[in-house]
Amino acid sequence: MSTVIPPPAAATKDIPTYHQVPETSFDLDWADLATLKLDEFDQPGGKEQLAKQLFDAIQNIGFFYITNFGLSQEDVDRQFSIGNEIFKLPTDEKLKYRADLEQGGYNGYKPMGLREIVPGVYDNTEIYNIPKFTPEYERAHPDIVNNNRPVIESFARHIHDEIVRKLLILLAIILELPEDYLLKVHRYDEKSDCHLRYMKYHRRSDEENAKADGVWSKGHTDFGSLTLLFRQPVSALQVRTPEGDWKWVKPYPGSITVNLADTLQFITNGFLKSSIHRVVLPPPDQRDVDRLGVLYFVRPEDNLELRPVGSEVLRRLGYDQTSNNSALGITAGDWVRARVAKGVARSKIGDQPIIGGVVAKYYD
Ligand SMILES: O=C(O)CCC(=O)C(=O)O
Ligand SMILES: [Fe+2]
Repeated sequence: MSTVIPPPAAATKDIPTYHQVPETSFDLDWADLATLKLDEFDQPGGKEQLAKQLFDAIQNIGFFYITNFGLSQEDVDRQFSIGNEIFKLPTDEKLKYRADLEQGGYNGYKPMGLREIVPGVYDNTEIYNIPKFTPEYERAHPDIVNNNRPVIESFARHIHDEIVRKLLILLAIILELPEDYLLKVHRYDEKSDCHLRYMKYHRRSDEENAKADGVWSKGHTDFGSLTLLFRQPVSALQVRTPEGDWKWVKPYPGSITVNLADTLQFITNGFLKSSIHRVVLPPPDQRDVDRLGVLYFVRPEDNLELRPVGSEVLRRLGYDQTSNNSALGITAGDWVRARVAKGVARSKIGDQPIIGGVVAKYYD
């Protein structure tokens, strides 16, 4: 399906152009991640080649980059400007759209400071989540969102129709399942908590950074199927290697960072790994800026039971035993909502019971 991007003049109403901050000049301990050029997908043999590349890439860390995904930097920056404007609104105005987090609802506004990171230090993150553009998810939004709805909707639909579709096909090929196997449980018109997210991490004082040991968001896995993180020039995201080391994720121009999340791990008995990541204090030359992000969270349809798929690959590679943290009998919708509700005020590390005795782990 093709996406119509409105012409720039009509696209972003009354919003200043967004300029990305320069990258850090520090040579950090960067993670070595594979890059998939998504435009190869439609070339002869392209998707098989990409699936092979992805198979190798996800053996250790469920993180990789994609490029050539059909959105220009201008399209992406327009979303950064919309996010920027939303967070500039007065708190009272933003709170009119507060998400029902305590009940596991994540659409709308999450104010900063709900979650205690270490005793006395609270999170510095504001979030505005926009659900799928289907009638059942219609909800009130600030004018900045309403006035720019066409450009937000076409951006979100391009992600779903062109980017997520290809990634789900590649994963089905890896699992030697019919190519549309995962697409059938990720239909746009069905209920699921997929959302486009604007996110802002506010800079912290030295004192707070010292107290929280530089951790802004504890090591965690994401809840759904895939997370797409548009290029975020302020370095702060780290991934955890199987050896337990933290490596920085470099913001390559024109890339999206993608990570696999919980539900894929459940339905593959742990073969596809829900990757552990955290957000920390940026390097010294980027510490004085607030860190703005644009992300897309992909979640399976609410009523998908998280039962492992019957895949020859899992049998061959020894992932055919139900793992001891299996989510049999739990649906994707229940899992996601329970994780949101349990995550609102969490501050502990280690195993956290989520639902039906199944745990999620948090790391320092
Ligand atoms: O801001 C980032 O780089 C990552 C955010 C994240 O991990 C999340 O929101 O789940
Ligand atoms: Fe995350």
